[in-house]
Amino acid sequence: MRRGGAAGETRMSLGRNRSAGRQAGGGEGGGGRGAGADDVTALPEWELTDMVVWVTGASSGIGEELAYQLSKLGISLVLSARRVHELERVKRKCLENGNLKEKDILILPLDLTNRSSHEMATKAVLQEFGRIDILVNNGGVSQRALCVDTSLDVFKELIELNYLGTVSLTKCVLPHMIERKQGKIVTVNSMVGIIAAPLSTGYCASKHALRGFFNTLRSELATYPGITISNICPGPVQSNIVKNALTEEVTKPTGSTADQSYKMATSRCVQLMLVAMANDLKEVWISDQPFLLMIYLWQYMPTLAWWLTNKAAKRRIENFKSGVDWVHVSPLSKHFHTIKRRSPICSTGSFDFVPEGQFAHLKCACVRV
Ligand SMILES: NC(=O)c1ccc[n+]([C@@H]2O[C@H](COP(=O)([O-])OP(=O)(O)OC[C@H]3O[C@@H](n4cnc5c(N)ncnc54)[C@H](O)[C@@H]3O)[C@@H](O)[C@H]2O)c1
Repeated sequence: MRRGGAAGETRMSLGRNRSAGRQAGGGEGGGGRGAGADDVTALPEWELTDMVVWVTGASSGIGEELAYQLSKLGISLVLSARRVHELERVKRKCLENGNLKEKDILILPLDLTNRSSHEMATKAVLQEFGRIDILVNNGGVSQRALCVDTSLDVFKELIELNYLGTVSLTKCVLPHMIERKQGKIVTVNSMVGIIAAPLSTGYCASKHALRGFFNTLRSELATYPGITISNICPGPVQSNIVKNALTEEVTKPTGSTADQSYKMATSRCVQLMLVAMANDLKEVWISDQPFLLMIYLWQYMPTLAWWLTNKAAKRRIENFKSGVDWVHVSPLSKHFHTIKRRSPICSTGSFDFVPEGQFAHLKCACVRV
């Protein structure tokens, strides 16, 4: 996070007035504040401190890193996933490296597919901390298999876990937020919640469903401007997502330890997520090129996007059958990097971050993060 300069100072004054910042974020979802660069960015260390944050899928990857970065902010943290010993490991690291005390972190084992346990889990958080300011719906599983080879149970599991599990937990937390007229519901969706990705028909469907659900929920909550909904859509990020991805059968994860060097560092993704959370951004695209460009094409030039996706899909499926997990990244991607650095692509309707280039686009307002 960079500070200093006029922009940094203006943001500091906005950030210090936390309630004003939240009101603005609630009323306009952050996006409507697009008057200029200086008044759109609130830093996580100003906006999120003192909050009670519940993170699902906190035992690995993005959720684990989120726990580490949040633990430096002085918050109360609830860590959920299925494996208690992994959560204990994450908690220990939070205590070693963060600013939290033992009493600030609650380990709450939770299986997203066990929906009948979600009400009790919500009560346990409220009993411990008295409120839930932020629910981060992060837990999820991906998929690597051709549709034609995949058992229907896999599709069912992906919907049960990624979609219904998330909806169920959100429904448990929502009445509490409505009662308080405030709260943030942050969902780690994916760029494949917007675009198509071969070998992931069930995963794509679950993430598209989540996007539709939360965009619609936001509209239902229009009378509660203090409750905000953020859809975070990352591209490829370093984590265990591919290793844990389901294949043709539910009982058969890929177990892949493939090279992840082309993916965005987990810490960078989470850093940008925190900025999105602090600013109540409705939708955030977090990705390196050329993946970010693909989201733009799907959004603004779908015919070209479909053509390119079909072309890439052939290569991707060939690679997959020969044991390579990712699509051949064209030498053109170097060119995209150059374009990105010199002239970051701008969006009018949605929010995105251009990683590496140190710019964030918040509804056309370009700010440093
Ligand atoms: N890594 C990426 O490239 C990427 C890109 C876009 C979106 N995402 C999304 O990010 C989120 C986190 O994934 P990740 O990349 O950190 O992967 P990961 O496999 O490292 O972590 C997934 C987390 O979800 C938890 N989880 C899985 N099944 C669960 C269940 N039934 N109940 C409760 N928790 C469960 C796991 O225990 C783990 O903590 C997922 O929703 C994923 O779809 C990841």
